[in-house]
Amino acid sequence: MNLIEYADSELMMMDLAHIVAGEINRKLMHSERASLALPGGTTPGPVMDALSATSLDWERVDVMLTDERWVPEDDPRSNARLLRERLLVDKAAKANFIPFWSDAGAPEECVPVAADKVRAAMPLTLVLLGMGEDMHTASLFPGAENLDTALSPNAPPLLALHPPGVPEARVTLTARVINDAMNKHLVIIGDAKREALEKARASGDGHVAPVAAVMRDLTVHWAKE
Ligand SMILES: O=C1O[C@H](COP(=O)(O)O)[C@@H](O)[C@H](O)[C@H]1O
Repeated sequence: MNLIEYADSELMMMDLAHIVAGEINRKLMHSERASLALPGGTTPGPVMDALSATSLDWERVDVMLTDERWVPEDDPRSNARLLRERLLVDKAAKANFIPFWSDAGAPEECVPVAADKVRAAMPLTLVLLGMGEDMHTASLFPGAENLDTALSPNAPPLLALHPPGVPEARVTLTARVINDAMNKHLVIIGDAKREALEKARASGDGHVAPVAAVMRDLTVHWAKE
C-alpha cells in the first residue's frame, strides 16, 4: 500500500482525476478499449465532476460502479444515480455505462447478466475504491453472510450481498476483480477513515476488515478535510 497525503480534499480530487485520466489514456494508446470502476457514496462526486469535463476518448471507455445499492436509479441512495448525474455528463457522456441495478428481479437473478459484461471488460484498467469507517470497501462488508465467497480467488466477478445493518441489498465487484485490476486506488477523507485504514492494515484480515483484502499494490489518496 502506498499512501499519498494531500493538503485538502479539493486539491486531492483534482489530482486524482488527473491520475485516473492519465492511466485510462495510457491504456487507450495501445488497446481498443479501457475500463473504469468508480465508487458510490458521499466521497467521489468531485472526482466525477472533474473527470466528466476531461478530454478522453470516452466512447472507448467502459464505466461501472465498484458496487451498487439495490434501489431504483431515481432513489437518492442509488450509486448509479450519482454516476449518471456527476460523471456521465459533459464529455464523459459518451462512455459506455455497465449498470448493475435492474428492475428485472432480485439482485441474485440480475447479477449474471451484468457479470458477463464485467467479465468482458476484465482485467479492469482502473478501479477507484471508497471505504467506510467500518472498513468496508465496494460492498464488501464485515459480517456479510457470503463475504467468504466475495473474497475467494475463484469468486464470480459480481456478487449480491445482504450486509447486516445496511438498509438495502448490495451488488459488488468481488476482491478478485479488484485485485486483478491494472491500477488500484482508494480515496478517503478525514481522520476516522485514516484510523480505520490503519486498523485494517494492522489486522491484515479481509474477513474482519474487508479493505485489507485489496491492499496489495493499492494507492491510497487521503486528505484530512
Ligand atoms: O455504501 C457505500 O459506501 C462506501 C463509502 O461511502 P462514503 O459515503 O463513506 O464515501 C462507498 O465506497 C461505496 O461505493 C458505497 O456503496
